[in-house]
Amino acid sequence: MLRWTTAGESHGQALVGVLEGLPAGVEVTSGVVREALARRRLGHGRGARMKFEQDEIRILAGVRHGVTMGGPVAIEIGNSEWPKWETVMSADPVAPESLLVDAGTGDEREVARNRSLTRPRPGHADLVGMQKYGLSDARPVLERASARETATRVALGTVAAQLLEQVAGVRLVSHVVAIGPVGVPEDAPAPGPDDVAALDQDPVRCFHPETSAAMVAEIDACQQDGDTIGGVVEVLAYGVPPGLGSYVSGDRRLDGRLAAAVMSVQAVKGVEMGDGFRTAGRRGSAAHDEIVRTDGRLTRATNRAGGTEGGMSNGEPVRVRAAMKPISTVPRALATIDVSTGEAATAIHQRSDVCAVPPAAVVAEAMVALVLAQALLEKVGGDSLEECTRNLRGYLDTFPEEMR
Ligand SMILES: Cc1cc2nc3c(=O)[nH]c(=O)nc-3n(C[C@H](O)[C@H](O)[C@H](O)COP(=O)(O)O)c2cc1C
Ligand SMILES: C=C(O[C@@H]1CC(C(=O)O)=C[C@@H](OP(=O)(O)O)[C@H]1O)C(=O)O
Repeated sequence: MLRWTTAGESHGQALVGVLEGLPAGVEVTSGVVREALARRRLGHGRGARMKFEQDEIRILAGVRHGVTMGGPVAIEIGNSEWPKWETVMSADPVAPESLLVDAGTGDEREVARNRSLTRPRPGHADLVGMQKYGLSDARPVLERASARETATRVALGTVAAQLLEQVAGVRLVSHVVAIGPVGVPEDAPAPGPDDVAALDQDPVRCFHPETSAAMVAEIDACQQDGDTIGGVVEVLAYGVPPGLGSYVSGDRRLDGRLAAAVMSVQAVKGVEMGDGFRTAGRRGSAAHDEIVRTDGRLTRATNRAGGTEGGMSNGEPVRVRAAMKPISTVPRALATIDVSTGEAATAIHQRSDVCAVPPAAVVAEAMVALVLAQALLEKVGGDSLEECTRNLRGYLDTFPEEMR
């Protein structure tokens, strides 16, 4: 089974991701991973950190001369800002005086970094994290709850996407369909796999130029008001073969697995497959995708279901949407309690993103890639890429002529 895990703190020395269960023979280079990470850093509305920090990537294990060897793949993303955090985030004990709020460096930012964080932000993990882990300082909570961790998800998702494309010709694309109240029109065309470069050029990863301009204006207005904003992203996977996932048990359903993976992205509060919630308002005759034969091939007249039926991929593009809430570090700080005194206070605010919806699209795409790769390997898995490709061909060849 394809499995993945990540480790690392937002301001720690490095993040690490491990992907286990890949066959040998998948082509992967650090260049491809670097490109995907650069895509995650894009987007109008991101905070100062994205401008000065770099993702320093190294493939540590599992790949030789650009090809997987069958063992776990480990990827490290170094923190270019580590020298500033070396004391605050040191793994080994440090001299107590080096952690004094003003350690004598005369640097204001140094003071802020060292201070205990006791004014938890509503909407972030701070308060419950302190309660749960028995902490009087929110630093350890926010370090791991932070979406900095999503860089590792994107790195691992890129490897999964390489497998999907090389075994089955699957190609993924992600875009933004709403920022706050500004949404693309219902009938706007969806981007295809060849539109990724155009999406990378757009300031909010939107495929509809007029809407994109309105989204940028909405983010600017929000920033001027000292506020933050969320939105909706969509991931499309083209070329997914039918039959990934299964209806036989709830935990094998592809739609459920996709939803859980995408919902696990920080700040995602809703996930829908295909037309999702809109389908609930339609009659059956206008809700389903009629089965037709076009150019001699069995296909669907529409794709309202978003590429799954009965918890299995049905051969149509997989389409998943995710709703992201507004960033909880609101500059116009929200009411909280200072847990060191019990007194009313305003929540921590140093710097943050105003809008992180465009990078969230890229992260959601990575999660979809990981789940689809896992389901593909369940169906046609083998120890080499060639074996997987052969298994996929063998499976598709079993379809009787009438069902192709
Ligand atoms: C790409 C991305 C960037 C984010 N940037 C910030 C940020 O700058 N400030 C912030 O407070 N939350 C940010 N978040 C959201 C928090 O990580 C998230 O709200 C927090 O971990 C609590 O989890 P929950 O919202 O799922 O309950 C970001 C999320 C994503 C996906
Ligand atoms: C670092 C990233 O996102 C961070 C996610 C994040 C949060 O609370 O989730 C808070 C911000 O970090 P900081 O509080 O240090 O400014 C974002 O910059 C990243 O995406 O690479």
